[in-house]
Amino acid sequence: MAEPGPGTLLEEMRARAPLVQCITNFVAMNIAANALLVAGASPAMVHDMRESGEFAAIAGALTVNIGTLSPEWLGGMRAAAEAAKAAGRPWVLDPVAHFATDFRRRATAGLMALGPDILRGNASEILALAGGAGSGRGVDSGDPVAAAEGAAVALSRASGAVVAVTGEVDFVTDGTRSARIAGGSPLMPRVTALGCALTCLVGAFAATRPDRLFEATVAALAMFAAAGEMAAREARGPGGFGWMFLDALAAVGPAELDAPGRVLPA
Ligand SMILES: Nc1ncnc2c1ncn2[C@@H]1O[C@H](COP(=O)(O)OP(=O)(O)OP(=O)(O)O)[C@@H](O)[C@H]1O
Ligand SMILES: Cc1ncsc1CCO
Ligand SMILES: [Mg+2]
Repeated sequence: MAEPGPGTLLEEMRARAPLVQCITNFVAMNIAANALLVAGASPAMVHDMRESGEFAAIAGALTVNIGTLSPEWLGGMRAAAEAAKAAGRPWVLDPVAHFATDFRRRATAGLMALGPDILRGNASEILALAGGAGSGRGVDSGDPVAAAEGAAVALSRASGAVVAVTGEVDFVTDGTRSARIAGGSPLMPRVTALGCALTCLVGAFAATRPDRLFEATVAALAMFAAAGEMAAREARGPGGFGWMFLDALAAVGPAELDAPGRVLPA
C-alpha cells in the first residue's frame, strides 16, 4: 500500500476532527488550542493529575510540553502518559529547554522512560536529548537543524520514537527513514510558542493515523510550513503574522502540503 501523503492525511485529519489532549505551558495554551481548532482538530487542555489519566483514555492522542514545569504539572503529565500508553494511544513529548536546569533534566528523563511515541523539539533540544552539547540556553534554539540530524537519528534508534527537529528546514526520522520539510518563514521563531502549537498539531495527525506516525509527523510539519509561507506573503511584521498564521492554518489545503519540494527524502 502506498504511503499516505501529507495532503491525504490533512483531509483525513479534518474529516475526523480528532480529540487531542494537550498538556502544554502557560505561554502556549491559547495559541496552541486555537491552532488545533482552526487546523480542524479538537483540543482539550486537561492537565491536573486527578483527571489527566482518565482523560488520556478517551482522547485520540496526548501531547506533553514541559515549558512552564512544576511538580504538580509533572504529576499530571506522568499520569496522562501512563494512561495513554495503557490505552494504546500515541503520545508526543516536547522537551522545552530540558537541558537548562536539574529539575527539567530529571523530569525529562522520567518522561522519556514512559516511552513517548514522537519527540518534537528545536535543534538545541534534540542535540542535548541525544547526549550532545548544543548551544541553546533557554527555550530558543542556538543551533541549526543540520547540526542535529545525526543526533535525531541516534535518538530515534535509542528511544524507538519518531523524532522531529524544527527550524528553517525541518527534519523527521524514524531511525530508518528520514525526510526534510521546507517552507515556513523567518517570522515563525519571532512569535512565541509556535513550536509548542506545532507539537499539539503533531498530536492531531498522530491521533488520525496512529499506525503511521512517521507520515503523520511529516504531515503536521508540512501543514505548518505551508501556513507559514502563506501568512508571510501578507504580513508586515511578527505581530500581524501571528494572527495571519492562524487564518492560514485554516485556509491551507492538500495542494499546499503536497507542493513540489515541500517534503524531500533525506
Ligand atoms: N528560520 C525559519 N524559517 C522557516 N520556518 C521556521 C524557521 N524557524 C522556525 N521555523 C518553523 O517554526 C515552527 C516552530 O519551530 P521552532 O523550531 O521555532 O520551535 P521552538 O523553538 O520549539 O518554538 P517555541 O519554543 O517558541 O514554541 C516550525 O514549523 C518551524 O519549521
Ligand atoms: C517563552 C517560554 N518560556 C517557557 S515556555 C515558553 C514558550 C516557548 O517555548
Ligand atoms: Mg520549543
